[in-house]
Amino acid sequence: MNSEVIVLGMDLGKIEKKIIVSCQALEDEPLHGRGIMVLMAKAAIMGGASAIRANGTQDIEDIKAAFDIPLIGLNKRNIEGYRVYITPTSEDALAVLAAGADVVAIDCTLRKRPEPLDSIFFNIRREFPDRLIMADISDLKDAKAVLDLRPDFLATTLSGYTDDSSDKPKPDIELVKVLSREFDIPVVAEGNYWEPEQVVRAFEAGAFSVTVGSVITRPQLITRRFTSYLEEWKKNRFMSRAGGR
Ligand SMILES: CC(=O)N[C@H](C=O)[C@@H](O)[C@H](O)[C@H](O)COP(=O)(O)O
Repeated sequence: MNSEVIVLGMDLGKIEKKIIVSCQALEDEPLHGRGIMVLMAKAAIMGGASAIRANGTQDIEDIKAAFDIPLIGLNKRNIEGYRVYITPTSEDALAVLAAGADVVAIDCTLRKRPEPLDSIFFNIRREFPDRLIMADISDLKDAKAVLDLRPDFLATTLSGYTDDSSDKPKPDIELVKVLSREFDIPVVAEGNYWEPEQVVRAFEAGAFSVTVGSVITRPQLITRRFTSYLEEWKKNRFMSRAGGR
C-alpha cells in the first residue's frame, strides 16, 4: 500500500501503521452525554491517536469541530427484525457524512439487512463522492461478498459478534492476516484489542491501522476487568486453601 497516495479526500498516510481510537458511549453507558466523547477524543489525541471512530451525528459534528483529525463515523441504530445495527441504511450513512465524517463505517456482514448494501454504497458515492467507506465485516465470506462494491477499507470489527464467528479468538488476528493476504484493500484490525502486544501482532499480520476502543474509552469495562481478575484470584485462593486442609 502506497502511503503517499491521497485517496479521494483523505491522506491515508495519516493513519497508516497507527492507532485509531474508538470513542463511543451508547445511551445506556455512564459516559453518554453531549461533550463527553469530545473530551475522550481530546485525551486520545494527546496520547497519540491518529484518528477517531465515533458514533452518532452529534458526537461526529462536535469532534470534527474541535479537532483537525480523520474521523470514522457510524450510526448505531437497532431496527426491529434485524441484527445489523452499524449504519444500517443509506439514511444513517448520509447523516454520518453530512455531520462531517471522512469515512463512514457500515455493517457489511451477510446477515439479513433492512436495505441492500449496493443501494447504500450507491447513495453514498452519489452524495459524497470524496468520502470513504469502511466495510465492517466478521469473516472472509463477508469480505468476498462486499468486494464488488469496492469498499475503501475492510475492518474486522464484527468478528465474534455474528453467529458464524462467535467462536473466533478475540482479537481475530488470523482474519487480519487472511484479509491482508487475499485483498489489495487496507485492512483495519478492530475488535477486542486490549494489549499493545496484540496491536503489534495485528500490524505484523498486515493491518493497515488498528482501532482500539473499550480498553481506552469504556471505564466500566476497564474496572470490570480488574474486579473479575480479583474475584478469580480470591476463588482460586479459597479453593487451594480448602484443598490444603
Ligand atoms: C461490535 C461493535 O458494535 N463494535 C463497535 C463498533 O463501532 C464498538 O462498540 C467497539 O467499541 C469498537 O468496534 C472497538 O472495539 P473494542 O471496543 O472491542 O476495542
